[in-house]
Amino acid sequence: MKEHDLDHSGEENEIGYVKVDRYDPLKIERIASHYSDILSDLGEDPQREGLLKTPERVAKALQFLTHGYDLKPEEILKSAMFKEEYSQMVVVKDIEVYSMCEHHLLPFFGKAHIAYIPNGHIVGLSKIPRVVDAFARRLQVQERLTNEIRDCIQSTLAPLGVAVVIECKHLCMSMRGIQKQNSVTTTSAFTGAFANERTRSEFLTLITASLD
Ligand SMILES: Nc1nc2c(ncn2[C@@H]2O[C@H](COP(=O)(O)OP(=O)(O)OP(=O)(O)O)[C@@H](O)[C@H]2O)c(=O)[nH]1
Ligand SMILES: [Zn+2]
Repeated sequence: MKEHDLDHSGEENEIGYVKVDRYDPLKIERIASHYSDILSDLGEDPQREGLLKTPERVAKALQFLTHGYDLKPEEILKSAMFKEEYSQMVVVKDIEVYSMCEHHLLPFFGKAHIAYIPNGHIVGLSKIPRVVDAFARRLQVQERLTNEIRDCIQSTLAPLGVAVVIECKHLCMSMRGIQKQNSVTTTSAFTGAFANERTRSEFLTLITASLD
């Protein structure tokens, strides 16, 4: 994330797809004050040296971890769509995902693999991970995250098909609760041409293939 994407000005940034209003000092102060109470409720002393700035740090961290609410994923894609007669599958794989489980406010993280088959337009490659981030940096469940990415690419780029596979570890399942350290959750969502078994299978082969 570049500095200008999260400035404090409240203005849209230079490419116009980020409307920032979350690094608002009043909000930081309010969230921080809640965290000061939470620290006390946890039996800690919010006045001890190591914790003095913790409520504010947590407030800022949370705002960063949810800054996707300020992003407009459709605009991100629209900002770099190009006419091109390329009609093979385009796959961007191993995109890091960091999101927050909406049930426990704990992280889930892993990788997203995305493909589309152009229908007259391609999109700037970096915009695909940007769309992933725009939806991931919110309170999420993995299934909704998967569908939102699929729907955004399908409705904005209008390709012949979109495929999204996401594989994540959920800290709410490893650090607490059922405490399964190695379980990975895989979700997928497809449109159009990916209903075809051969197309889907080409995608799955490409995302498991290694360049090494
Ligand atoms: N489907 C889905 N479930 C999720 C996701 N993230 C967390 N969960 C689950 O949300 C569920 C919430 O269930 P509850 O029984 O209300 O919460 P809980 O008592 O904390 O459940 P445990 O985690 O089983 O201790 C849990 O089963 C979590 O594993 C997600 O992305 N998708
Ligand atoms: Zn959870």
